[in-house]
Amino acid sequence: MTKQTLEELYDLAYQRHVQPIPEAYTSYLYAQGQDKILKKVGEEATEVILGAKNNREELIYETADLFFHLMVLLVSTGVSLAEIEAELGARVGQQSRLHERQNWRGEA
Ligand SMILES: N=c1c2ncn([C@@H]3O[C@H](COP(=O)(O)OP(=O)(O)OP(=O)(O)O)[C@@H](O)[C@H]3O)c2ncn1[C@@H]1O[C@H](COP(=O)(O)O)[C@@H](O)[C@H]1O
Repeated sequence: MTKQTLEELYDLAYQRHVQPIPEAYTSYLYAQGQDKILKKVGEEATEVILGAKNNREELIYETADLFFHLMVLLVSTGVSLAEIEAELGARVGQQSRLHERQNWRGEA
C-alpha cells in the first residue's frame, strides 16, 4: 500500500503553487483564490464531522480530504509545515488546564 506523509502532501501542494498545471485541481484552487480555499476547508471540516457520525471509513476518507485542503491553505498563506510542528512542539509537556474550566467534572 502506498502511503503519503503530511510533509509529502505539503510538498505536492507547494509544487502546484510554484509550478501551476492548468488541469490540476490543486492549481485550480490557488487560481480561484483564498475565499475558495477557505470555503473548501470549511466544507471538508463539516464532512469530517458527518463522517465521524457515520462510520470510520468515512471519517478516514474525509480527514484525508481535510488534510489536503489544509495543506493548500497553508501553502497559499505562506505558512510552513515546520511552523505548525513548532507550535505543536511548544505544547509538548505542558499540563492541560482542564481544572481551570468551570464544571469540568460535569458538576452543577
Ligand atoms: N490528496 C489529494 C486530494 N484530496 C482530495 N482532492 C480533491 O479534492 C476535491 C474534493 O472533492 P469535492 O467534491 O469536495 O470538490 P469538487 O466538487 O471536486 O470541487 P469544487 O468544484 O467544489 O471546488 C476532489 O476534486 C478531490 O480530487 C485531492 N486532490 C489532490 N490530492 C493530491 O494532490 C496530487 C495532485 O493533484 P492535482 O493537483 O489534481 O494534480 C494528487 O495526486 C494527490 O496526491
